[in-house]
Amino acid sequence: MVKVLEDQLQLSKEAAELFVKLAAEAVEVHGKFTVALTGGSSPEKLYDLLATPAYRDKVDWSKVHVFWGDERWVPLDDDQSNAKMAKRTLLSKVPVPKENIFYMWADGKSPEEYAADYEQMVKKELGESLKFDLILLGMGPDGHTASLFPHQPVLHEQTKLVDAYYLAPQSMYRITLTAPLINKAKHIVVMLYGDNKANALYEVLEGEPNVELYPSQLLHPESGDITWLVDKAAAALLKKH
Ligand SMILES: O=C(O)[C@H](O)[C@@H](O)[C@H](O)[C@H](O)COP(=O)(O)O
Repeated sequence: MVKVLEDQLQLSKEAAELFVKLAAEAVEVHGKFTVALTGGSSPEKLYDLLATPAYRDKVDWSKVHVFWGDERWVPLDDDQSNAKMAKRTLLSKVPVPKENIFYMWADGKSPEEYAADYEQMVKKELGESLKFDLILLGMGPDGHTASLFPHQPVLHEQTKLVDAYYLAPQSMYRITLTAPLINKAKHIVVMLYGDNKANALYEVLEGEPNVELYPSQLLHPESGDITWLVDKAAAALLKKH
C-alpha cells in the first residue's frame, strides 16, 4: 500500500502511529516486538516523536527487541553510525533493556565475521519463522534500501540473511539484512520524502523491472505487507498510486 502524506511531519506521525499499533499487536500475540530500525535522516523525526510521551507511553519498551536493517561499519560513536542516531533520538529516551538492543557493530571483528554473528542473533531472536514484526526502511534517491545498493552482488544473495561487503562508491564497509530476510517480515514500512526521490519511487513502484538499478524493487513481502509512507513531493511522478 502507498500512503501519500502532506509532508515529513505528517509522514512521521503516521509512521509513529503505525509503530505503536504494530508493537501492541506483536506484544499481545507473542509477548515481544521485534523491529529492525533504518538509518539515514528520514526516520529521525519518527524517532523523536516515539520518544515523546504521546507515543512513548503507548509502547511497552521492555518487550521491544531492536535490530537494524543495515549499518555503516563504523564504531557506535561515529557520526555516520545509524545506531548513534537512533540512540540520540530514541534509544537513550526509552527503557529498552540493553540486552534487547542488537547493534550492527563489534570492535575487533571483521564485518564479514560479524555479519555471520548477527545472522545467528537474528535466528535466535526470531526463531524458525525468521519474521521480524516490523522492518522500517528508507530509500535513497538511487532507489537503494537498507544497504542494498545498485549493481552490488548483495542484491542477488539468496542464502545469507545478513551480509557485509565493501561499498566502493562510499569507501566504506556496509552490513545489511538481505532481501530474502527482509521479505519474510510481517510488516515492512518504507518511509521517504522529498522531490529528489520522486524519480526512483516512480521507477520502483511503476517502472520497468530493473533491480540492478532500483534495488527497492526487491521489496516483495512473502506473506506480510508493505506500506510505503511518502510525501506529496516524492509521489509527484506516480500515476497508478
Ligand atoms: O544506512 C543508511 O544510509 C540507511 O539505512 C539507508 O538505506 C537509508 O535508508 C537511505 O540511504 C535513505 O537515507 P535518507 O533517509 O537519509 O534519505
